[in-house]
Amino acid sequence: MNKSSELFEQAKKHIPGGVNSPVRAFNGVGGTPVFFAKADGACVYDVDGKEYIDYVGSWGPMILGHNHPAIKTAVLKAVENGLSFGAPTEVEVTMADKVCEFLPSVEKVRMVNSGTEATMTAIRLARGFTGRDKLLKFEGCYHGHADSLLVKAGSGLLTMGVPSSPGIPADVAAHTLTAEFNNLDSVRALFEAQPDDIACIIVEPVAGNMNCIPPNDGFLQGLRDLCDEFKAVLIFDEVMTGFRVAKGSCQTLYNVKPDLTTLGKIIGGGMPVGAFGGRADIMGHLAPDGPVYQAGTLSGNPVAMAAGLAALEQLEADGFYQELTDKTTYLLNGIKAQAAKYKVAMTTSQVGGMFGLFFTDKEKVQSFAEVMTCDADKFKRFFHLCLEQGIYLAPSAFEAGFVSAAHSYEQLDKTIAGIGKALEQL
Ligand SMILES: Cc1ncc(COP(=O)(O)O)c(C=O)c1O
Ligand SMILES: N[C@H](C=O)CCC(=O)O
Repeated sequence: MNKSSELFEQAKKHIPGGVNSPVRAFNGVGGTPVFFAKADGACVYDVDGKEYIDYVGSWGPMILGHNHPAIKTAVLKAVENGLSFGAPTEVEVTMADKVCEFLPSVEKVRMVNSGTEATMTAIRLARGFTGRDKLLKFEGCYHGHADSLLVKAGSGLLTMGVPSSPGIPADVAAHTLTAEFNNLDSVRALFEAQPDDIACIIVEPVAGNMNCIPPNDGFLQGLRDLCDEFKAVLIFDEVMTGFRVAKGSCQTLYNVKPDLTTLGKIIGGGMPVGAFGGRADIMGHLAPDGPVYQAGTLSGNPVAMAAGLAALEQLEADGFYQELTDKTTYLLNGIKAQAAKYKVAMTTSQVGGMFGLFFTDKEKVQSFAEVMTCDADKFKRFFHLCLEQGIYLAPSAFEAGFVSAAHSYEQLDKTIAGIGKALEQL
């Protein structure tokens, strides 16, 4: 037994499933989870001292790599002044200005502590603003674990094979309508069946919780048009894609303006942060300006804000996103060449520094139904072979992968070679 397995046994005694978030338990790939002791740059190190090149990046936040000096310095400086005040601070104001500068659709923004809080509140706000109850989401998209969003959801729910969670009252779930990602007809049909009832559409503009599926041409604009036609609020859940695919996120990359945007991950620089923002008239309905209530003891925490702000400042460097995109393309081209060499049916997807790997002979995977036709068993074997090669991928076939600015071409070459060995043994 290595130290990770020992710790997992010990963890199961007092932590449900031995983990504090389900996908970490490795149920999606079998075996026992790796426990990490430290991380630096593009690498994570387990408690037994093994080094892995990391493509999880703490599920997205680590776009600069682990332990980035600018973030570390900002956090240490903030800690000197106290951990939390529960009162307004200057750094929150700077953060709000920065978010509005990066995201042209965001006129006002409220900081929270997680992506879940951000999406949960954005939906409450959309309901309060429109006076309607129903929300429309897409099968296989994940927006955190608020009750009304755990319906046909992706990520850990797909990994566990329970796309809708027990514990949610049927009359709550009844307000959640689900459509097919990349299928505008399925959205129109729901609007036409109940034209005055749908408060909002919430969508991952690039779906990253059923592997990685970019939107087809016109899909996001089509959602914008349908929301305008039926007077519903369009929410882009950019918790994963926010500052990941471009400085201006999906909304600038695809040139579609949502009414509200939810953020998380990168905006906290590795600390627990989320945010939601958008049109000033909608945000004006939020307490204390308006009646829609939301609050948080640690919201806008000064240490978390300092970390997030330091991260966002790094993203302003000239050529940052081009370089990240180029590295990701290089990695995927290398992987595809290895798959061809070893005659493994595999396809990839990419948007900026975000990517997907699919075991399928399809050229492109565009929908939840197509994701479900991919070979999940092959992924499980592949995952463990990669782990042996010192490559840490997400322990599930339903998660996107992430490249960071800290990944060197030497590390990418090492990854390509390691993946080649894994594919050869598959
Ligand atoms: C697109 C998306 N929305 C919302 C969430 C929820 O964020 P959190 O895990 O910070 O609650 C996640 C990730 O978990 C996500 O990927
Ligand atoms: N897919 C999830 C977030 O993006 C993974 C994080 C988790 O569930 O622990």
